[in-house]
Amino acid sequence: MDSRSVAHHIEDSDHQAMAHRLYTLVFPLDSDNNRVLLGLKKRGFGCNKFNGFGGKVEATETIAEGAVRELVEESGLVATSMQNCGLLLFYFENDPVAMEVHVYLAHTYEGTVIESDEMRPQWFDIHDMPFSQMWADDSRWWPFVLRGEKFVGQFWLKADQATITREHLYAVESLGFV
Ligand SMILES: CNc1ncnc2c1ncn2[C@@H]1O[C@H](COP(=O)(O)OP(=O)(O)OP(=O)(O)O)[C@@H](O)[C@H]1O
Repeated sequence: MDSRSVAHHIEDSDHQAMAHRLYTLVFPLDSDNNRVLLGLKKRGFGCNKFNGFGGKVEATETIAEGAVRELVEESGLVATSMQNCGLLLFYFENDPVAMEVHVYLAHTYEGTVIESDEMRPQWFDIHDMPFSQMWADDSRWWPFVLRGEKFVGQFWLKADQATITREHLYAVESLGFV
């Protein structure tokens, strides 16, 4: 078990024992214009979906360091302030390893948005997200972001990666255990 995993803080004994692989997911916000930067994934897992920027946390870095690194690799932006806003746990049918995704909002950043091999960035109105081209869970928890609430979400998905068979989503006062 990765010592950085926070899964043991989630009260769900069935799944606490599972191995969790750590990921980050960062959403750069342009608050003045009510916009968020998403990227169209050009290859690999989640190909052709819009999402925030992120990926696997490497063994040598903290989760927050991984978030900053993936953001710059995939969008060109260097985050100068980030806020941890959510924790997502994904359990795919027939996969013994759960995905543990640490979600961040980047309120300030430097640099210029660039397209990478992996992502094509595009700004969207925060109230008009392209949910039909995003992961099925995104439309469930994005309202928490809009309300400024921190959240924990557990989603069980079929092997088709599209069908949610069970979910447990709730607001939390703090993600201080992260
Ligand atoms: C199931 N519902 C989901 N809803 C919202 N976001 C999801 C997600 N499932 C995966 N994600 C995100 O997708 C990225 C995958 O990262 P992924 O490309 O696999 O990682 P990384 O860039 O390290 O991979 P390479 O091995 O270098 O290609 C990563 O941000 C992860 O949080």
